[in-house]
Amino acid sequence: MSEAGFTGELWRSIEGIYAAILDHPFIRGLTDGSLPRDRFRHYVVQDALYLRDYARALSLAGVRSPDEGALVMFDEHAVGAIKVERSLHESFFRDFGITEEEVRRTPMAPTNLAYTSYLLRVASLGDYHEVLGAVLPCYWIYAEVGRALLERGSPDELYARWIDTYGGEEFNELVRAVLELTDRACAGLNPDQRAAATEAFVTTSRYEWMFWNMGWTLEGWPV
Ligand SMILES: Cc1ncc(C[n+]2csc(CCO)c2C)c(N)n1
Repeated sequence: MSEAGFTGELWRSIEGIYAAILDHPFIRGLTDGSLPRDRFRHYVVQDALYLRDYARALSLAGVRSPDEGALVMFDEHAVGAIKVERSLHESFFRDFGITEEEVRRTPMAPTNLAYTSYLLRVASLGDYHEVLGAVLPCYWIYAEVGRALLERGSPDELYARWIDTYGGEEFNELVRAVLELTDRACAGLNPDQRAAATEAFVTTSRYEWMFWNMGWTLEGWPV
């Protein structure tokens, strides 16, 4: 999506991770219809929990941003994460018979807790460019995966609906805005700062792979 600028450099640093995501049985199962429903259900419940913390991380990114444009954008996206994802989940929740009570009672799986704890730590204590690096894979990987899945299509109506949400042009525009902001904000960074932002970006990209793997393995707490 973006080859020049700092974000182009960031994407090149996760090419291997992105290839592993597209090749993951959870992702492959969405398009060939072989993904067992209980694994998707596990993912959807965990994602509802994830989004509540991710929205908070975006709000923190807004608070930490040096200009009003970024503040407005991240706050809008925080609200959007709650609203859009709620309605998306509401439709899947109905199909699966998941109640709000069940979501509240379900503990975050280890990977989900690690991912959201890391996001909130960086958003609270990291430098602004690290915050940008940490929140970006959530947008960007989903847009790229959504586009790739849209090309593959799905014989399963439920999975096709999920794919449409992230493969659509509306979501793409959101991602483009964040990429442009990141390129502008990171243009003057020194090598150490670039390395720190890249490390945060690679870390949450790994967590994105792990999140799908959590769904695939029905990951829970071993004791
Ligand atoms: C684990 C996980 N990672 C990314 C997304 C996608 N996503 C959630 S909120 C948001 C930005 C604002 O709407 C995006 C792109 C997800 N659902 N779950």
